[in-house]
Amino acid sequence: MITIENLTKMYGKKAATDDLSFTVPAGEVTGFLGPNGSGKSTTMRCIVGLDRPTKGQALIGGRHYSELRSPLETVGALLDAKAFHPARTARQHLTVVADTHGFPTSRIDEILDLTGLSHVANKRVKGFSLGMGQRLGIATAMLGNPEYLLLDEPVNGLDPDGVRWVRDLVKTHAKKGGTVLISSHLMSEMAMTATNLVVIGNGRLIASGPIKQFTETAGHTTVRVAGPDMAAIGETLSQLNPRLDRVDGRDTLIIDGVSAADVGRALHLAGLEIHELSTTHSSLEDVFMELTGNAVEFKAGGER
Ligand SMILES: Nc1ncnc2c1ncn2[C@@H]1O[C@H](COP(=O)(O)OP(=O)(O)OP(=O)(O)O)[C@@H](O)[C@H]1O
Repeated sequence: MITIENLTKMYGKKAATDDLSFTVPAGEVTGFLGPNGSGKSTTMRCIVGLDRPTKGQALIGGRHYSELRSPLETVGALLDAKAFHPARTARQHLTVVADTHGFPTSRIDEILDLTGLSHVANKRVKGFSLGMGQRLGIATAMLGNPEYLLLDEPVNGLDPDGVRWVRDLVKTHAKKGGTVLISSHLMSEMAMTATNLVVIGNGRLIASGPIKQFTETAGHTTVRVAGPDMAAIGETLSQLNPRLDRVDGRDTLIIDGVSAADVGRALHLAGLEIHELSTTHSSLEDVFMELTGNAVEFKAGGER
């Protein structure tokens, strides 16, 4: 488990994170979400000791990064996908890291293969595309076979095949008991990858918990109902919920804040025939916008 405790990081007078506390459980992929500049990278840098918290702490399995005996065998981080020596090949880059940390040479071929980089292993990094750079960053993070993975925008620049590959990779890692913290601006991707979420804004915690809690609660669910006698259906359902108000065309009703079970029961008791009864959950993007609406640092038109 990663534990963030009252983490505050000041850059001059600006608080990049502000008394931030949350946990990242083992065996899950935790999506780390927040608008631009909300403090995600700063938090990740504090976890791996690249930034020193002004107050509070970040612990990995109960220990500070600096206390880990073999850090790269415990935590793998992708924080800046371009942080490679441009004149080195992918293999040379991984060899330098493996040699400095005492990892066996055999692990280099293994990881090149795992990250789909075998065919460009001897190519200089300066000729790499953004996606290849991301793959090399992930390869570096995974070289020590760590239990904890911190990936900042890992799918940035990847093609659809690469995006799916990252998704499978982190899910497999979590399934084996690993701990994954992953940030992304692609909400649809996050919805398919993460099982747990941490949402921050302006350096503060907005919400955290299982992803289902965000999208499948009553407030984020709508029920759609249709039948031959819409007037009678509308009449019956208006008694059930005064918030019944949205009509999609003349043939369908969309109802907020009640379950499909309640709607079905009420219509059954009223003896009404129905042709459609379905539940739609809000998209993660809708929920994200709703949660972070007031915490957006940069808005179009210079609005703050
Ligand atoms: N080294 C630094 N010096 C000064 N300010 C910084 C530094 N690093 C980050 N900040 C500021 O701290 C705040 C949080 O930045 P951070 O990069 O952690 O956010 P983020 O959530 O990762 O953003 P993004 O989604 O755009 O990558 C921002 O206002 C940023 O400008």
